[in-house]
Amino acid sequence: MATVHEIEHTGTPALEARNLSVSYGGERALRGVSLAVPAHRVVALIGASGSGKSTLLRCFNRMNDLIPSARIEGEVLFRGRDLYAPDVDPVEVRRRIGMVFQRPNPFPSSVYENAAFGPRINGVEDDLDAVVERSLRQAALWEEVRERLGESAYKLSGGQQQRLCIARTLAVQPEVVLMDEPASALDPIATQRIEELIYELKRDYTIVIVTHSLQQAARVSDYTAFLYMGELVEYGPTDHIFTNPREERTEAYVTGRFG
Ligand SMILES: Nc1ncnc2c1ncn2[C@@H]1O[C@H](COP(=O)(O)OP(=O)(O)OP(=O)(O)O)[C@@H](O)[C@H]1O
Repeated sequence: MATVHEIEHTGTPALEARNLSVSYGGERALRGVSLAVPAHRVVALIGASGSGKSTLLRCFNRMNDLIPSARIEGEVLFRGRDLYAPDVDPVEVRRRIGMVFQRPNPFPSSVYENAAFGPRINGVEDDLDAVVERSLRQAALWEEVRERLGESAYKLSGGQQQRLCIARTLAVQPEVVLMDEPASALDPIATQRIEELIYELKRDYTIVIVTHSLQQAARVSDYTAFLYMGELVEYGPTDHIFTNPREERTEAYVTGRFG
């Protein structure tokens, strides 16, 4: 299995799981996963349904804290610091490590208020218009909504709503964006826009994306992790994983022989 040493060295990883295991009510969902996410890179998590991709993603911003039956062993480091240390505030963790979900879930308010929500609760009032514009621009949505900022977010298309959710996440200036199948509810054109956006965003952010689409993983990610029944089978540069995997199980999955 690839370790942190086989991933390019760009200083302290943005995120790192060390011997991470998770169980839900005694059922193991992740077993001893170790994986480092370099800063300003896109890491894709692939694997069959139930292999633990979302569980791993949720460990990266302590979303599993919200699931009462979840138990976590091992370590998760954010820029080298233990994310689960007693003095770490999970709310601050989720600001710095944002998350975008499978289905667009804008708030029932205007486009503007969706993008302004996070900054407002963080006490930003003065430059709010500029913050909203910046995050909508970063999410490649500004040109489409600049005349519609007061309209309900629900009037946007599904793809626009998902970019609005990305803008809402970016508005609080996170360092990492976690994406759980962010395009699976979208049509091919909206999907392509999200993929282009991911490519743009890695200049400023570190991204971890769960995807069922192997083509998507191959298109957007620098590194790919293949999980199988809660274990990390193989992790490495995406082109190696897809063209020259070391493990037979990886090869079987990426060539569609099982899945
Ligand atoms: N909230 C939960 N409570 C109990 N068990 C859970 C919970 N979430 C996940 N699991 C279990 O943990 C295992 C891993 O699930 P997880 O959702 O992480 O896999 P996944 O690879 O993301 O799957 P999918 O591709 O279907 O989303 C599965 O057996 C699942 O049933």
